[in-house]
Amino acid sequence: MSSDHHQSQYTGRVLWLTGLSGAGKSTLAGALYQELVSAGVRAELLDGDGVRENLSKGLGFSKADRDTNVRRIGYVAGLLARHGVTVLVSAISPYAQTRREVLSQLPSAYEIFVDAPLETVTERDVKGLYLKALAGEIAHFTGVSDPYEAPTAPDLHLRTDQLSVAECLERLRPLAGLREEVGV
Ligand SMILES: Nc1ncnc2c1ncn2[C@@H]1O[C@H](COP(=O)(O)OS(=O)(=O)O)[C@@H](OP(=O)(O)O)[C@H]1O
Ligand SMILES: Nc1ncnc2c1ncn2[C@@H]1O[C@H](COP(=O)(O)OP(=O)(O)O)[C@@H](O)[C@H]1O
Repeated sequence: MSSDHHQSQYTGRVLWLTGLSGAGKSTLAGALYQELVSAGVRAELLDGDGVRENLSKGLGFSKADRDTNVRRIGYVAGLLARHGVTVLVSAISPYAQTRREVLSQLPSAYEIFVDAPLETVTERDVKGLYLKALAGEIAHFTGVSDPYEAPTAPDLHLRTDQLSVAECLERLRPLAGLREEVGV
């Protein structure tokens, strides 16, 4: 969101990865987190699954619950960023208006669209959930029976069906404040 690349040394960046289940958010955020830690950068990873087990335990997948989840993540990301931590968020965060609202309140946030077509994520079916969702066994499953509002002007658009993990990381590094050759 922010175009300010010369931010205060005290304010951490927030890289917000949004996209369908199985698009590659956790894979990319996890790998980038490792690179940041190796480079000595103070970083935190707010991953959909971990957040839902702890910060958002008990929330479901209605629009209201997803929005609450996304707002909570944004709140924690803001607290961390205020203390100079680079924050990687990995959450479907399907609603454009809520993403906009949350990201606009963060001092230096980047919206990253982790994008693969439904066909690809269904083939990957990392957790076996698409099979169940397509069989009608999971109600309100994002992309199948629940909306995903794709970013219209993301700071970075990664087609994970066309790019390798390594190619995606190359594009992510500058946004995370890492030199492009780190980790290559
Ligand atoms: N109905 C429904 N729709 C989408 N996803 C579902 C659903 N039920 C469970 N799951 C699992 O929950 C993970 C998504 O949680 P998030 O917190 O990222 O979602 S959201 O941002 O609040 O919309 C998501 O994990 P990821 O695959 O990591 O995205 C799924 O494993
Ligand atoms: N360019 C890529 N970026 C990220 N993941 C990729 C890419 N290409 C293939 N994959 C694979 O896609 C899957 C993505 O799963 P995951 O990271 O759990 O998605 P999400 O967190 O969005 O639900 C992994 O099995 C990963 O190895």
